[in-house]
Amino acid sequence: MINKKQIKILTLDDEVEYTQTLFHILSNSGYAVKTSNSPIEAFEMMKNESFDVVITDLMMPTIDGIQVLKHIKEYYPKTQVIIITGYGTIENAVEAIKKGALTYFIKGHDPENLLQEIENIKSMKEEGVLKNLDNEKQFSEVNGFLLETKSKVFAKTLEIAQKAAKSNVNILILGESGVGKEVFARFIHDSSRRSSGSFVPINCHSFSESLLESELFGHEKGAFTGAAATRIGRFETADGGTLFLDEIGDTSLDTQVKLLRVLESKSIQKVGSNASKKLDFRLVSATNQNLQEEITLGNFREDFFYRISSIVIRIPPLRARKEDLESLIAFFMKKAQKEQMIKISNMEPEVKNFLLQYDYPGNVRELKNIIERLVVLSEDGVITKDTLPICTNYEKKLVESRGFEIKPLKDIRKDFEIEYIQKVLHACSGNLTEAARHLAISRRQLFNKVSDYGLK
Ligand SMILES: Nc1ncnc2c1ncn2[C@@H]1O[C@H](COP(=O)(O)OP(=O)(O)OP(=O)(O)O)[C@@H](O)[C@H]1O
Repeated sequence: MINKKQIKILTLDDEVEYTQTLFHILSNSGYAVKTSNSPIEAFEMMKNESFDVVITDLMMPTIDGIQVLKHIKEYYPKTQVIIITGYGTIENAVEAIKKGALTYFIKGHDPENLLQEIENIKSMKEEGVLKNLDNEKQFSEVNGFLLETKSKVFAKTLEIAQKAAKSNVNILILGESGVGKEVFARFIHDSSRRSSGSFVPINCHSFSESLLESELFGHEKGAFTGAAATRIGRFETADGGTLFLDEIGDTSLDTQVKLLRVLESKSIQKVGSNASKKLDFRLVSATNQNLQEEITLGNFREDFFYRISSIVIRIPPLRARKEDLESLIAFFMKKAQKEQMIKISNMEPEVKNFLLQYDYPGNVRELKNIIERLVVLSEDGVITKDTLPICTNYEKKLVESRGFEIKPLKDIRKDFEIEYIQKVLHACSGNLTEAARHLAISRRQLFNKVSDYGLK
């Protein structure tokens, strides 16, 4: 049974009072309601939050209700639209229904009718009548991330993560930068018994040693200059949930000792306090460093390493799961279009080839960034190959990732010829006659090539 609070409604009208009236009617009936007085603002809100219903006025100055409806049907097909109209514009409202609005409501009529429509949407959702629309979503997203895979190695990694999530042990996630270590940490939290608690991420690299400790442990008022008030640390915020320490390889040996003590005693003392507090959190850490090597170099404590790594999850780089590129490209394309409010109708084949061939040293993050830029640079809904160099330095990257440059055969022949003639000339101490004899061409022909190619 869905409760009314789970039905999220956005009301949009350029008349502030009318949105307020609707806000009171709907929120007093128990629904979760937000309001907006401009379509642009409403579009921004929809990017960050999904709504079950948008109730929009038909007549608005710059962007009218029909345009709002079109936008919603294109980018948020799951959202139902109810059109608000005055008597004079009922015909337009009927037109809106033909274009996909669920129904219309006439201003000034008994709000009970509107509430009944929303109640209908709630029941449709309960009965799964709207499920087909839900299924229009192409991807099985987990909290906005794409975790479906065709890659055996990635599927295995996900399986380990899921199993590890069910346990209560500390987990260490390894992998190159941008592979999705934080995405995995969140996935583990969401799949665990702790999912109703907080997921608290902290990047150890972003803080100096003393700031990191104060950030993690919190401090008492007056514990040090500037500590004007008592502050709760991240350990405490993560109580009952998951603490994610990113770039754990960047913590100092001193901090490692303090963290180890917390993990062993399962309690903390705020900076400036003698009282200790028992805590219950799971630690997920991540790094792109080779911690074994850091242990050998004396930069990482072995006892700490064993404490944080009861289970180690290694996320493969993107180049090791190229079978997922197609769906990741489509996923980020869809996301970028929604975020940039740009509709892409075509992508030139060269762009697609590049996206499928490139090796992505920056992993998923790099793929996501490239696609965002391609969408922004598109012209009239088309992503052309001209935009690739601007956004990726693409020829160079392609050559680097492939290990060689693809050129027309005649250019390759020429490159080879230049290199070879140079070698032969060198071997013959620059004597043209002798070199020509070895190359089985006339002295005249060799002379022409030397001057054409600018050889000495
Ligand atoms: N499976 C995925 N689905 C959608 N987006 C993803 C996925 N994996 C990674 N990303 C995106 O790629 C970017 C990098 O991911 P994340 O920060 O988790 O990587 P990381 O390995 O922790 O990187 P770093 O080592 O730099 O901290 C983020 O913007 C994230 O949203």
